[in-house]
Amino acid sequence: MIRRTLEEVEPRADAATAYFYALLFVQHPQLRDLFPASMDTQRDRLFRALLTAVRLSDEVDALTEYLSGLGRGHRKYGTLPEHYPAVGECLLGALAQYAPESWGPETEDAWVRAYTTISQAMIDAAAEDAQRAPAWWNAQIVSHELRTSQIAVITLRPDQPYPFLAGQYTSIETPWWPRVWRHYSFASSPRSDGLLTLHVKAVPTGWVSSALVHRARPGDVLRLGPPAGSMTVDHATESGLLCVGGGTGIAPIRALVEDVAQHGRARPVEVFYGARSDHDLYDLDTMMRLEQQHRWLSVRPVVATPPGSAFANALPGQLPDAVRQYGPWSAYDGYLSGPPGMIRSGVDALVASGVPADRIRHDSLAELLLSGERASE
Ligand SMILES: NC(=O)C1=CN([C@@H]2O[C@H](COP(=O)(O)OP(=O)(O)OC[C@H]3O[C@@H](n4cnc5c(N)ncnc54)[C@H](O)[C@@H]3O)[C@@H](O)[C@H]2O)C=CC1
Repeated sequence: MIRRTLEEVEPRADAATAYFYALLFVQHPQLRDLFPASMDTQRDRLFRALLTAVRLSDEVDALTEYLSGLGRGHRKYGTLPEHYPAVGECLLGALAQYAPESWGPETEDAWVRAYTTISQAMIDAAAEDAQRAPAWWNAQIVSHELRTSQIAVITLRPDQPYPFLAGQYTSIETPWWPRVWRHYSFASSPRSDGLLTLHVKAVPTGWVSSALVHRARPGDVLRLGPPAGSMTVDHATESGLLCVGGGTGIAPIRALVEDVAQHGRARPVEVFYGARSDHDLYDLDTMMRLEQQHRWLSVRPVVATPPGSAFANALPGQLPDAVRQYGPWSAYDGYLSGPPGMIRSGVDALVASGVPADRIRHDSLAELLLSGERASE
């Protein structure tokens, strides 16, 4: 019944979510302050979250993990348990309006039960998380380095220890765009001085990324949400790591390389680092330095734009083709980070080169599409 309702709503999901938020803000105006001034991305997030929960409904562990992450992630918005019934009531109101064919007393009952279960899982996870972690961290910018006219490497000092794993990402709110949160991957593994580094590319429509690149300065304070993401190194296996990083997607790959180095057990790590032009290979020097330090590491730049690259060893073309050319990769685990199109064709290239699909890790495509500000929207 739940699936049938969502299928009916899907073609008009934009209108249904707009209607939902209108109901919510008219009936509970005090909740408006929890949301950003512009609701565009927000609208999309709600429907995608519902679809994800429904898609995972037969996999209890994955569903619980997803909802727990969502509940923990909502703490930074100031969400409280008493907000959930108001949201549920307006959600049901919007579904009834936009799924008239499938709506009826039984469907309504199914939605009440599903929503109660979903919200309870989120409330429980948030309460548990509140025992050990703040709702958000304040982090001061301690250095801001422009690597190209559009890419900045930003180092932050959080006000409290920030536990995370190499390969994970965080969410960031800037003082210039209140309540607009965007995701950025950490560009280094956890450090003994507690500092955190991000690579940010400004894109024309990306408010947060543009502010971070062009406006932010040392001394400014950002807010960080909790760490998230499962693109982390599996230290239980001996397999090599095949890492594919496109553009600023190289950031978490660098963190993975540092993680392998710190873990002390040499495993082959093969990095393909792709960019549109030489100029965009803004972190190549660091990657090459790491390659010189570690005999188990190999770094291959891949440059899309002809004519030939100034780097003698750069491969021409797109990342997935370069990776395929050097296969087979059946003894490797795959790690992909970059634009959504690269991840999609990268997964195909890795599978075709012998990497089992269940040994390929990347961030959720839905999340990457929603928080496309990590570089391009
Ligand atoms: N954890 C992650 O997955 C992270 C992802 N990102 C994402 O990475 C992207 C970086 O953007 P830019 O620096 O502008 O990269 P870009 O658009 O310049 O792409 C870099 C390289 O990726 C490959 N590529 C791009 N699109 C492709 C496609 N459709 N098919 C095959 N290969 C393709 C090409 O080799 C290209 O040179 C953003 O979308 C950002 O959100 C950034 C940081 C972390």
